[in-house]
Amino acid sequence: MSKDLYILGAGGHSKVVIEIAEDLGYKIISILDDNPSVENIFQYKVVHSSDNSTISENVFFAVGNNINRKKIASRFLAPELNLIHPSAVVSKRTTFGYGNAVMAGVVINSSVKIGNHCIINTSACIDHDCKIDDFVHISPNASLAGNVRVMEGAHVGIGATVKQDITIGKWSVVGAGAVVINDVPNNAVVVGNPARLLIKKK
Ligand SMILES: CC(=O)SCCNC(=O)CCNC(=O)[C@H](O)C(C)(C)COP(=O)(O)OP(=O)(O)OC[C@H]1O[C@@H](n2cnc3c(N)ncnc32)[C@H](O)[C@@H]1OP(=O)(O)O
Repeated sequence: MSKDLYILGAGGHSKVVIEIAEDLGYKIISILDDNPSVENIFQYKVVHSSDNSTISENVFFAVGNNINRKKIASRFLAPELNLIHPSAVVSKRTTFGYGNAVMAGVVINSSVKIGNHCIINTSACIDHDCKIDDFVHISPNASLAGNVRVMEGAHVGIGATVKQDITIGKWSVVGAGAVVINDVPNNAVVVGNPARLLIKKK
């Protein structure tokens, strides 16, 4: 029996999330987004209302930006639901909170802990004992070695590599293709190989 689901967010990330939900047998009722310029995604109508009263609690936050995803999570109730693509290889000893999207081809090895509302994007690789806090985005083809900590709201860019035992600070960004061999402080942007500080936000 299919289960009803609303998708909150009508951008590119939402398209990928919708397809995972379809593959998992969910029945998508509608897409919710305040942006009036998007009327449909695929065959689904976009409802331009942020009124929580019209939707059930079966809503998944498909918003790519970590800060915006956190803002939305403070306004809507979310079910204890994770959307994990059937092709992802996830260790039986991985633990998840809720609201996480795990895309095609992801590998998550033993004893990883993943919080809430994270995006583990296409073909990312998260090795043993990593800890991924809430609202994190691990981009496509990024690789985390063992025992990496990624703190709240951080974004690991596409194709980045993070050495074992490293901590990526809160709301920091690891640039596309970076190779991180030292801890990254909170609110920083690092780029390059080896990764160097580009910006330190206050
Ligand atoms: C399915 C999906 O699409 S998921 C999304 C995947 N996307 C990503 O992973 C993107 C990650 N973002 C990046 O890599 C960005 O370039 C950032 C966040 C690191 C920097 O962005 P901005 O702050 O806008 O920096 P900006 O583009 O102005 O560049 C500033 C400088 O850093 C350099 N730079 C920017 N990004 C990188 C990078 N990834 N690697 C090396 N150098 C970089 C630029 O060349 C520039 O150098 P210069 O001052 O010598 O000219």
